[in-house]
Amino acid sequence: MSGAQRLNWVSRPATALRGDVVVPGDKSVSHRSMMLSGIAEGTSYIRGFLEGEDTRATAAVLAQLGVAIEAPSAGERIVHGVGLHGLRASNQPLDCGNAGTGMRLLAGLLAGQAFDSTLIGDESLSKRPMRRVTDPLAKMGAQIDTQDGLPPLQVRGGRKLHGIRYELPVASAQVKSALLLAGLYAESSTEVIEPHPTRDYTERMLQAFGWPIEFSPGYAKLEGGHRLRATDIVVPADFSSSAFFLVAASILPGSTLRLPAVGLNPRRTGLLEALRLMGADISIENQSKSGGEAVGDLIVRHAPLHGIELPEALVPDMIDEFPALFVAAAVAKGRTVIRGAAELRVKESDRIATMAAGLRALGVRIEETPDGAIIDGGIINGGTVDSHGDHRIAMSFAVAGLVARDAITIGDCANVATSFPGFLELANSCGFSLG
Ligand SMILES: O=C(O)C1=C[C@@H](OP(=O)(O)O)[C@@H](O)[C@H](O)C1
Ligand SMILES: C=C(OP(=O)(O)O)C(=O)O
Repeated sequence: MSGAQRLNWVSRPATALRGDVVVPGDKSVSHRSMMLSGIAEGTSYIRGFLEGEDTRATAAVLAQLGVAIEAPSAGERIVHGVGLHGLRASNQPLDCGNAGTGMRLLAGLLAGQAFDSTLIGDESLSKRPMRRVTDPLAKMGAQIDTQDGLPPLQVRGGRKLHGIRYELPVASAQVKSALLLAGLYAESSTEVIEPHPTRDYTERMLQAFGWPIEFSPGYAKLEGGHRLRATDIVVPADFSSSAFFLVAASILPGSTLRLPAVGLNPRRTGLLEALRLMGADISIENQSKSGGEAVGDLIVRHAPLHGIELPEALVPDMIDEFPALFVAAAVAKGRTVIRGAAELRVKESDRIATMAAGLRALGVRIEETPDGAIIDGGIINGGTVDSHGDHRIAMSFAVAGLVARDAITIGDCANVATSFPGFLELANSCGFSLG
């Protein structure tokens, strides 16, 4: 975010959190719903679409490429798909805003088009590595020019793509999804093997749109030459947005919160397990399936937390929840050790460095390591921290403020609107003192 838009928050100590907290729609599912319905044949109805800046940017890109999208009410979209080959060139760059997911998935989708496109992003996205998608897409026959591996991406159209078998060097749903989307346009089959299973929304949604796909945890395979048929999509509440409330109620004495109908895809719920290992009291009620996805109400009650050695196998299943986990660890009794999470260094900010700097400024003992951190829990003081324009860092320090000795001032919070519009109001409605 530019200086002109700098927005600071102050989070003050609170007494207890109570009530129902309805968090907005899942970001990953919302991005994919827009892309797939845009290139499907017929009209798709999306409910629960995240009205965040990231997902709206993706919708705007599809509109720029010729997809008619109606927005009858908040969270509702009617998408008139143009078919696999119906997108048309835009003479303007396509702005993905802050969204790594938007840019990387669109790179795959646009590699298969007959026309050229330019993908751009904001200051933070412009620093994020893109070779992880452009290298394997080049192996499929795509041509995407970068600035030394960074955005903008110049995607050259009119290339004949062919399928590849690709073993991902790092677990990444974004890379996997980019290859699968390019694979829709490729001759022969595209096969992706992951070092650890990641979220499988692209695979599930392709199947819902009628595209034949074989997939199991850590594996996906499809071939080109089929059609996507419009369908209706219900987007569940975002587990990653729920995470802030799970940690908040766990650490603040007297708290009980209910988070209704949260998406519980097992590739997203690593934090649940991590918090439970730390002693958290979180239960699930009203489990059901919605649009093929597991959903349930999360009930979280305050419980004393203790430090843990985080099992490395949980890392990909909670990759966006680390800023919140760092706060839980800072309050927990004893030491928490996090390893195998080097990916945190290439998110909207370097999340290991940003959290370590912030927690240190609040008097927490934390040691950074190349792929994680060692955190000794105890008291959090008041003070001033910088979110570096990273939404998840800003919300995590808002949670820390609940239990700090004094107010925490958090710099640069406007980016919260990328993933969680209305966070401040929702937080205050259940007992935060945030302004
Ligand atoms: O596919 C997705 O929707 C996402 C995948 C993850 O990124 P990586 O694929 O880079 O791990 C995650 O951090 C991001 O918030 C959303
Ligand atoms: C990493 C994130 O998103 P993206 O990669 O889409 O910017 C996130 O939301 O935490």
